[in-house]
Amino acid sequence: MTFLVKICGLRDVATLDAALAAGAGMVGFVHFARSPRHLELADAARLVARARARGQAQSVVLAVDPDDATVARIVEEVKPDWLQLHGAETPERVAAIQAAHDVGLIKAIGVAGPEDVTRALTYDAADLLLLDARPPRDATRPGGNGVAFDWALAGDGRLPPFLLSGGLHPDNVADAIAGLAGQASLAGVDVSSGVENAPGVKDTALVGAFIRAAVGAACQRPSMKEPVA
Ligand SMILES: O=C(O)c1ccccc1N[C@@H]1O[C@H](COP(=O)(O)O)[C@@H](O)[C@H]1O
Repeated sequence: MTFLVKICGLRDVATLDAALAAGAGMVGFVHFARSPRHLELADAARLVARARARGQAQSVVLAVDPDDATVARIVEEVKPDWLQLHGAETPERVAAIQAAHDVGLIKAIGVAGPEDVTRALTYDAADLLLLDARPPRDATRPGGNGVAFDWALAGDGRLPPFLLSGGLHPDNVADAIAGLAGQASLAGVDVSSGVENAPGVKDTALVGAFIRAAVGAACQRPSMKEPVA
């Protein structure tokens, strides 16, 4: 089993190349107009193609409650390995997208309490879950807020494979991974704000530090024979 380190919200070639050079196993591109990381689909397509040409990282396009036409454009024009659904998509909506398209589906779940973890269990059609903090009341977007949740909630042994996300950064990611040492379903970690020096502006030194810290902690996991970022 590999351990995934996902760097999300990349917006240009320089930061994509830096994330790949540092060993990212997943690279994410945001298509959500209210985000400082927003990319038009043509720009996302160029970056997805560049990542694929390197052959090392899986690519993810993040969308929030996309309609059918937007999902189709993402799948057919951008061609990512994964579509991350980061809105209020229901289990039925995720199942419908799964039935209609040949793309891996990540469903993001905002977590504030154990009831949210129980809700996550209803998303059978998702190939991978992503646990993020529930956004603060005054937030203008459902994720990418740099806010953490109580990681112990992710220790619920019923969870299928998931990425841990929300408020991670180079100085806390090792603790987050170590705290879930007994959780075999932890498939990797995901970061956006924690490797930026301003909203939407990635800091390549922080990207490298995050990946090193995550891979180092993943190496200590009992289930890891061959950790890969
Ligand atoms: O990054 C955004 O702007 C964004 C917008 C809408 C939904 C999700 C978004 N980001 C994702 O949220 C998680 C956690 O991010 P952070 O590390 O706490 O900033 C991650 O998957 C981001 O890509």
